[in-house]
Amino acid sequence: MPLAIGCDHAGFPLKGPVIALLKSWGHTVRDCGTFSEDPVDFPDIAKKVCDEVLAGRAQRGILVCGTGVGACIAGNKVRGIRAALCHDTYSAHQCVEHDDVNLLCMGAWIIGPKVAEEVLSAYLNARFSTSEEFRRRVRKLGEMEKQ
Ligand SMILES: O=C(CO)[C@H](O)[C@H](O)[C@H](O)COP(=O)(O)O
Repeated sequence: MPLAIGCDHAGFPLKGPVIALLKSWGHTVRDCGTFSEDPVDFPDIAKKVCDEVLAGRAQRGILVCGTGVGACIAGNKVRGIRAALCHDTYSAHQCVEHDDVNLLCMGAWIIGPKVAEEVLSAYLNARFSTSEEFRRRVRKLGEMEKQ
């Protein structure tokens, strides 16, 4: 699956191991930065990752900051992006199955590479449900974005 990933300085230590893992699983990965632990503002990186998803160059995005909270807030400001903060596997697959989440956010201060691996596996192997109730709710989310 084509993926886009980004992080701020706080998320940087987790991004490298995650990219290596994603590539080992056969995914193609667009790295939207940042590329060091020099401070950057997470909304700037979030915008780059969201742009990749919205342009169709990535099917899904992954964003890592300190807690994942700022990344998730930023992602959900972007029309067409449905971001979820997930540090557990149940949320990571359920958010795709029910809510068609296209941006997974994680916090490098909260989880390490081994938990991130399980969360990412759950997220990437999940597919949006074909049930009308979930499709209807996601359509309503899109309508809310236009108001
Ligand atoms: O984790 C976060 C809170 O949502 C942010 O995304 C940043 O990673 C965090 O605020 C960075 O803090 P710092 O003191 O600038 O390292």
